[in-house]
Amino acid sequence: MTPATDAVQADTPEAASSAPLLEVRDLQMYFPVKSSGLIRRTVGHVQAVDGVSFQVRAGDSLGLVGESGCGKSTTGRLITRLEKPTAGQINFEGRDIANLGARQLKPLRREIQMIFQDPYGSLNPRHTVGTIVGTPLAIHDVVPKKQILARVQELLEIVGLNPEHYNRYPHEFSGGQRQRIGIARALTLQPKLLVADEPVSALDVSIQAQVINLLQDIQREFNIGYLFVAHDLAVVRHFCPEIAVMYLGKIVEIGERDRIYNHANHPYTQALLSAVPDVKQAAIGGRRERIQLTGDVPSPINPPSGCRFRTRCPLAQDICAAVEPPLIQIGRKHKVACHFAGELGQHPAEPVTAPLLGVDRHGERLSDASPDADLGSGSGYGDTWYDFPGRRMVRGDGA
Ligand SMILES: Nc1ncnc2c1ncn2[C@@H]1O[C@H](COP(=O)(O)OP(=O)(O)OP(=O)(O)O)[C@@H](O)[C@H]1O
Repeated sequence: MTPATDAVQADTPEAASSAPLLEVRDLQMYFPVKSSGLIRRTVGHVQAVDGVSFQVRAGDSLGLVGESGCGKSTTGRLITRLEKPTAGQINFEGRDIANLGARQLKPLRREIQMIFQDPYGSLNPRHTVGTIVGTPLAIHDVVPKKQILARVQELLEIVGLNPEHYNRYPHEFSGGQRQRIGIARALTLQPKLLVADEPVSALDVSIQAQVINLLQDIQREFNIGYLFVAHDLAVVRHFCPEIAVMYLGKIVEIGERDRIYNHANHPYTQALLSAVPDVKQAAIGGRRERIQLTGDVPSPINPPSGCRFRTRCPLAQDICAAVEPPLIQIGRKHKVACHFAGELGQHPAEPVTAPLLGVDRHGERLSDASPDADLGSGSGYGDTWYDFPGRRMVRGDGA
């Protein structure tokens, strides 16, 4: 296998587009695990988020998907700075907010808001809707006290609730309406970025579409950037032009919606997709074959060596235990972290990453090899990438 080096410029308007609203680089969150007993020593770490990088542009949406426990919510909580990361950068409008203290964070709380999964649990049942939505306005001194009610009513109207219901309590609303209250509260301070953590999974399917449409309308009207956390690929499909798939604390595949849904290269993404009902295929009487993943998700306290997915991967070989696959750009807006990256049914027999990493097919370092230093593992997309025509690793202009 000969790695070619002819780099090709993407030459698209996007390549030269503006700076991202949010840029996350090598984000890491290790929660300490303490021993029991009197002296509680740290005996290990839950590697909840481990080296995650991505970008969100103003008015754009990135969907973050993966099974329960893969670190999606923790990523959202780090970005909203409800938690402080162990390492990494969270650049919001060009400024790293990863290590800011409470006082420095206060003005930022206006700009980055979160919508939670459980619309009831996240609203104080003893407070009226007026208080719930209006309190941030008072705390941040956004409008004079006398105007708070009018602003609350305006917000209730924006989210499709009756403005006259400001005096009611959360339990007097349905699940969908309560989520609208949560959205109104998140909008109160006119944020630039909304982290929506499974915002519709607790709702009836019939209501889900309404809330998604509302989030979309609001995005268009206020040009808000979204990080949309969901555990399955069906929900984010209609909402997010870009999707990142996480497994055990790492992004294993990220790319434009079409690349992820129609040209997924990672076996984990392919397995998740096989569980998503496919309308087109159903229309022609076919069904996507379901890929069953064997075994459980391993513990993030002691994740597998090399590729974290290898213990459940149907493609795994020696190299997967020996070397961690880097997140490599394989298309204009598409990256994947797999030694055997390829579309479903077309995975190569030899590890496509080996020549780039300077290792043999078992992952043993080759003394005379010159590994490629630039594997495009930054937060965005480069204007060159790797293509695999005929399973050869070349840098090229494949779509
Ligand atoms: N405060 C904490 N202390 C210790 N471990 C934690 C803490 N918060 C999360 N974790 C662990 O970090 C890992 C990632 O959790 P996280 O909630 O981010 O995953 P998730 O993908 O959002 O899952 P879910 O969809 O179930 O919320 C899990 O193993 C979880 O148990």
